[in-house]
Amino acid sequence: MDRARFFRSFRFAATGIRAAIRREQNIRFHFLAALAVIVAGLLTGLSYGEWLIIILLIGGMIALELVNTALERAVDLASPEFHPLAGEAKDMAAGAVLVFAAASAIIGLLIFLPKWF
Ligand SMILES: Nc1ncnc2c1ncn2[C@@H]1O[C@H](COP(=O)(O)OP(=O)(O)OP(=O)(O)O)[C@@H](O)[C@H]1O
Repeated sequence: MDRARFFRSFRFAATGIRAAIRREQNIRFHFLAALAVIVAGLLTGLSYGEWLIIILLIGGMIALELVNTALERAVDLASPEFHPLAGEAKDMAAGAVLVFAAASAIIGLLIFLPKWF
């Protein structure tokens, strides 16, 4: 693979992440929540396996929120007018974020609560 092309795609990805952080409050919230979880993990003391799970959940959550934001943008571009399918597409993407967030919260509680109480 062309090396310049490979690094250019990294730059595009970084630009996308920066744009999302600048424009989307939800993404900023996820980064702040991730920071809070990492600090809590450091103060609590997690095992190697627990850190792997936490990193996977944080990465998955932020990645999913980025995909949701991208889908919102694409829907707005394709269907600026009201359309039931456009609404469903956005609602389903938001549902995917909610499912992963709920699962992450439950796993987080299962990891942290036994260490605190
Ligand atoms: N083009 C559309 N056609 C039909 N329904 C829509 C459309 N755009 C948005 N909606 C409905 O409004 C909801 C909120 O849309 P959207 O997430 O774009 O707005 P928002 O709350 O301002 O989001 P954000 O603040 O993240 O930009 C969607 O989940 C969907 O139900």
